[in-house]
Amino acid sequence: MQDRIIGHFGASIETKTHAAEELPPFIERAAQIMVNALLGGGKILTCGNGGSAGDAQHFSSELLNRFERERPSLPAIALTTDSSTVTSIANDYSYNEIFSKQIRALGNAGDVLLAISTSGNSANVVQAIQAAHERDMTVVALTGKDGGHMASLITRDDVEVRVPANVTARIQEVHLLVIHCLCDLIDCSLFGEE
Ligand SMILES: O=C(CO)[C@@H](O)[C@H](O)[C@H](O)[C@H](O)COP(=O)(O)O
Ligand SMILES: [Zn+2]
Repeated sequence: MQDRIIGHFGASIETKTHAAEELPPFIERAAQIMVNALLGGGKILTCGNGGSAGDAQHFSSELLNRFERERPSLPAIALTTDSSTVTSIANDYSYNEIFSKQIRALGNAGDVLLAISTSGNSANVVQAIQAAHERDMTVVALTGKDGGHMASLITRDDVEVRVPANVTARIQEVHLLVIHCLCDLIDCSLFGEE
């Protein structure tokens, strides 16, 4: 069993090493998009399924509350958390619309959608990106594998941060690191380097 544990650690380290070689320019661009939106009075909406729902909430709470330093609250909404809304949309319409319907109500031009999917193929996240574009929002997509359907929806104003890996758990582990990089870059850009 300890060999399995050491194997997981080794695979995670290897994925992160590979990601560190490829992802910095994309993460920098994602942070710039978010900083521009926040400076312009916009907010960040987040979504994803399963572990990625947790990641979406992790990021929004770090904006709303704090990351590593004292600073004013920043505007973000996780679209995964209102169980009455999510269950009623899934029940009355379809699970694929649980995020897109909220975006049509809450999203404004200048806001950002943080869309998280390891496969890039979750239909509700794909529809969220389509709804965000209809609302003139910019999209930051965290993906993996081959980017899936989400990759084909990314415009030149958007950015896709695609983890170079095929195992869902490894991709999620890098997504969390990317989220913490984004929090750090946002804090440094808005409130100065520490
Ligand atoms: O956390 C895990 C697996 O590590 C799962 O809960 C996983 O997030 C779920 O199977 C998701 O539905 C996968 O969706 P996606 O990443 O392909 O969009
Ligand atoms: Zn997981």
